[in-house]
Amino acid sequence: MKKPIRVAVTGAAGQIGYSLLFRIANGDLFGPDQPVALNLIEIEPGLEPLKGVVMELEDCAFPLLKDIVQTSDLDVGFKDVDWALLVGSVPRKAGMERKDLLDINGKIFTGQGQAIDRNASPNCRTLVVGNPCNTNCLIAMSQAKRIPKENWFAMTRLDENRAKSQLADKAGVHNSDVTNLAIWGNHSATQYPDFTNAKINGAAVTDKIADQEWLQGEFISTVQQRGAAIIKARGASSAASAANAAIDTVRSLVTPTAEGDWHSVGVCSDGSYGIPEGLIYSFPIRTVEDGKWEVVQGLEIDAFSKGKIDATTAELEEERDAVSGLLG
Ligand SMILES: NC(=O)c1ccc[n+]([C@@H]2O[C@H](COP(=O)([O-])OP(=O)(O)OC[C@H]3O[C@@H](n4cnc5c(N)ncnc54)[C@H](O)[C@@H]3O)[C@@H](O)[C@H]2O)c1
Ligand SMILES: O=C(O)C[C@H](O)C(=O)O
Repeated sequence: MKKPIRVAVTGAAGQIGYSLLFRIANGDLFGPDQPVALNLIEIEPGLEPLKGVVMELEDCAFPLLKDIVQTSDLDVGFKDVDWALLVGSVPRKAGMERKDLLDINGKIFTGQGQAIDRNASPNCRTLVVGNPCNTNCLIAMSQAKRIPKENWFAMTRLDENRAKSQLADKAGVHNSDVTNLAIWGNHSATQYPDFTNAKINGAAVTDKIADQEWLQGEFISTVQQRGAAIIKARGASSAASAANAAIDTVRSLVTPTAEGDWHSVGVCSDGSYGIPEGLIYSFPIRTVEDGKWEVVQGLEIDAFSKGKIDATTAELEEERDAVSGLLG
């Protein structure tokens, strides 16, 4: 019998947690032959609702779920974990930008980074979902010097999935026909969903969608503003689609990427494409094997793309400077 993979989830009693936990317990991250254990972390007021979520997990009788820990103690919560999914934090309300949450949420990630450093398995991988996720990931990573920098990720997969759906809808194809869609930069209104290198059924998107004005305008702004549009319509931020994107991200990081394709996730920049080293930046990423990934090199960045990439880089530099007091 395989040893369970231990996954910590913060904010486990929240909206995203409610969609995420059941899918992890069902085997959606690591497949049908891999047992899992869940370390569920909440702040004190979240522990009572968390009890109810755990009762429901028990009532599912998931064959792969071998252990559940419920705690508000970070040292208990991150003990020996192989993956940490940092969701717990405050979502924005209508009218806010995600970076307006830095003051409220940023400090959560100093303590969590330190607790991961003290307790997690030496090769623990962390995916930050809580917003603003790139800079929160930077904060946590900076506090956890024992854990390799390659093991820190911020979620931009929801943006990739959104962009693929928009392109598929415009071209009248299925979303699975859209590949090679990179999100560059920040999970924010400056992110750049790169249609210039994306493909539809193997052909350039620009060969399939002739409307350049739409690609350069409405397409990009729809993806950039999709989170805000959902908050406006639902009265709460995206949850099931965010949980789904977290599952997609982890699966894409533990499974070799299909030949010629790539996926989007924020990683610690190594200077590729002139992006300042050390920023948590979304790039086109190829997973070589479980635990080994690389930034796709040599993509053509035209003048239009360069302008967009520069804008999101500048925003991430501003965010980094704003949290300098939280960096270890
Ligand atoms: N990166 C993305 O694509 C993406 C997508 C959707 C949402 N988000 C972000 O995810 C976060 C969570 O969203 P949600 O809808 O689940 O919010 P929510 O308010 O429903 O749940 C958040 C949970 O986190 C808990 N929490 C707060 N501080 C905590 C801490 N210090 N430690 C542990 N738990 C803590 C709360 O008690 C709550 O149960 C928000 O910041 C939201 O903006 C990111
Ligand atoms: O937009 C938000 O604040 C939530 C999330 O980041 C999203 O993209 O849906």
